[in-house]
Amino acid sequence: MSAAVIDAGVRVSNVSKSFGADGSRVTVLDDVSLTIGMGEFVSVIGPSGCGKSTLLKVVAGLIDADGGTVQIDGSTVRAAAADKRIGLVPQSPALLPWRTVLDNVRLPLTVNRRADAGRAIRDPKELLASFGLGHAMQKYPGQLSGGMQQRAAIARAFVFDPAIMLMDEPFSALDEMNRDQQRLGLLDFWQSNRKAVLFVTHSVPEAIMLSDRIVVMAAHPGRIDRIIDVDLPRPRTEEAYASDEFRELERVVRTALHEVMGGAHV
Ligand SMILES: Nc1ncnc2c1ncn2[C@@H]1O[C@H](COP(=O)(O)OP(=O)(O)OP(=O)(O)O)[C@@H](O)[C@H]1O
Repeated sequence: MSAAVIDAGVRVSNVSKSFGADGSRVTVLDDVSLTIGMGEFVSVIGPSGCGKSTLLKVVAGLIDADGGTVQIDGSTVRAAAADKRIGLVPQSPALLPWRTVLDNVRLPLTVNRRADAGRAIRDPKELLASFGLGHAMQKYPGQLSGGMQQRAAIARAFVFDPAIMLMDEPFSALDEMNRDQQRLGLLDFWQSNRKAVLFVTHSVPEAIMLSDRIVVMAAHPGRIDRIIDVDLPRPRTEEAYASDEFRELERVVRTALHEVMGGAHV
């Protein structure tokens, strides 16, 4: 087996990060190590302020760790980012209101003209169709519902066909029904476009439905408390919610959260 295959995916090794001036420094990530295999979906859950977004930003290369390393497919985050191998979906869709939905999804190709030379890119129209937005391509973001806007933002993140997709609570602004619909849409797309995914969420059912593994973080300092395997069969559909295995996993994850939050109700 070649080294490239062994190193495929994301490898976070002993990452630490603190914020604040000397004397009032807060350790937000304390010796965090995690791997995400190629095509593996990993969710991160934990109390507010435990460092979930900070971990995602370190993996995205948006902030530097104080210690430790992150490797993407065996290379540095900087190299992977320059090669557009990292896709990022933020909490809010951040679409440009004066551009059509199609032009928003095309935007990464326009602003990174050099990056698409010699590498696979996805057809923005096909991506939008896969996310059920084929009819909305010529509309402006303001004419779309919140869920549709977020789907457009997800489609945009797939334009460079990245090896790794980072998502920071992409559905948190949506109401529960809409949220469930978007989550099932993402699941459907991902099941036929397997990427390594790091997905931050506060929702236990969402984490279970989507993930192969759930990383439970604890706060003060932010660290990985435990990792829970989700061995529900794939492909999953909404029927999985009703299974005994799903309910048992819900109990396991809620118990873990209850413990890391020192007994608080979750
Ligand atoms: N740039 C920064 N400067 C100073 N402190 C920061 C910075 N970014 C994050 N923090 C602090 O680091 C801690 C972890 O923040 P982070 O956003 O990673 O947590 P989180 O687990 O994603 O929280 P939430 O679930 O509420 O979104 C918080 O106490 C936050 O105030």
